Amino acid sequence: MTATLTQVSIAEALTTVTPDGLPFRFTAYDGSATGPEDSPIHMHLATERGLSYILTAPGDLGMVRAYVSGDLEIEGVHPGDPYELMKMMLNHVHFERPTPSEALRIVRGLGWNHLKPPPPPPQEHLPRWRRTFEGLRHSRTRDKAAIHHHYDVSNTFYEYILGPSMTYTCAVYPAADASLEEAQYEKYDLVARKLDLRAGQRLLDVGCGWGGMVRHAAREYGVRALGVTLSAAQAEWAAAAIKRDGLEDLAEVRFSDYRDVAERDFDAISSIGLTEHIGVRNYPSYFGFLLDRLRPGGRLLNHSITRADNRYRSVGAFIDRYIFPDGELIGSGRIITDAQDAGFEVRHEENLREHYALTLAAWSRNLKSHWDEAVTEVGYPTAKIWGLYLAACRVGFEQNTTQLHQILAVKLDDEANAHFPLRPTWGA
Ligand SMILES: C[S@@+](CC[C@H](N)C(=O)[O-])C[C@H]1O[C@@H](n2cnc3c(N)ncnc32)[C@H](O)[C@@H]1O
Repeated sequence: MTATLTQVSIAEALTTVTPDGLPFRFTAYDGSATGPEDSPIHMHLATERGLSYILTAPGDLGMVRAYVSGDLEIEGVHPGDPYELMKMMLNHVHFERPTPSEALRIVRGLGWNHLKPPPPPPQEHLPRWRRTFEGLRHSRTRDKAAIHHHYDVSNTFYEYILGPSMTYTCAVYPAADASLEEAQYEKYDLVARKLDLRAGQRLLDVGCGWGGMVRHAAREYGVRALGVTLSAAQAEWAAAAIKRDGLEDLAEVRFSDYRDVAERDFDAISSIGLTEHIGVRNYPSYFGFLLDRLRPGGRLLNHSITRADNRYRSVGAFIDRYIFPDGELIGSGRIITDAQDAGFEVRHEENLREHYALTLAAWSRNLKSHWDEAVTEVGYPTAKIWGLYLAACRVGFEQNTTQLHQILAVKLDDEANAHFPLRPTWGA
């Protein structure tokens, strides 16, 4: 027997993924403990199954599985807003799965004979959602099922988190202490001003969610607006909201894939939070399609989450398996390049990264304040997943892992005229 096979405690084994030591208290079912005793945050690994999740799943997925299944218990942070813990975790825990030989060393050290991955919790979408060629290709059927998974959860649950605007994208804060509603209004209005919307024009909003942009354009600008979403629940909610607001003559939300929009000659197109869903390899056909739907001189505003660099990576195992199946992110450089290569003239872009951190903080506050109703609506494990997801995304924007870019582009007319002012005046 070598020294590596000496019996170790779980707390000792944990040092593999936390070489700098833990900034919070950790205890395990074998009685071992590590981290500061006086920490307000306490994580307890209650079962052997939880440890198996952590040792066998890639990246952050093992911890998430253990947390969702209840094998990893957390005290000292609210499950609806575990931001403080996520910040510590992302700064101190190395989310790489131990190599097979390291895992074997740990397992033997723990005195186990074998290491078998336990079945994932039922909230996870494996193996159905295993990344396959079809997932990368983003076929219509596959995309519809992925969107159904994420968006048809429950409109009521989304209402708790998103608030009355039912807007599920980055808001634009006129001031850091503005309300979420004010900031979502400002976001829609900024998009409208960048697109230079005017009464009587026609707007296409691809990936329209619950119809926020469509209703804003119709109500505030007298624009005839068509929105398309792949979520039936969203389309239903949006239709009721349009009726309630008396906007039926101007606004329409259709349950449809954007690729099935047959109308042409739109004056403007907004795409707010769709690019993340369509797959990087589909950007050329996506921008080609949008260019084809605009009239000469028409504008496109593309608003999307991006990475800080342009190297392709998936959204990460946790988000892919529990939140956005098949989501893909890349840098703004790649988005601009593909828009240009499709024939758009890109006129302006801005990074609203800090605004998304503020937006996510507001959503987390909303989830926390509606916690009991949210748990009743979707169940404790799903509510916990959402708490984790919102807090982790907030840290991602704060630390510049992710950004939010608005890109404004024009379809030139035959004389290469962009119909664009010498200096735009939509406000900072
Ligand atoms: C993050 S949400 C944003 C919704 C809305 N724009 C907002 O700001 O609240 C993404 C939207 O894209 C839609 N979507 C994703 N893929 C789509 C597709 N292929 N065709 C049409 N809509 C799609 C989803 O149904 C959802 O409405």
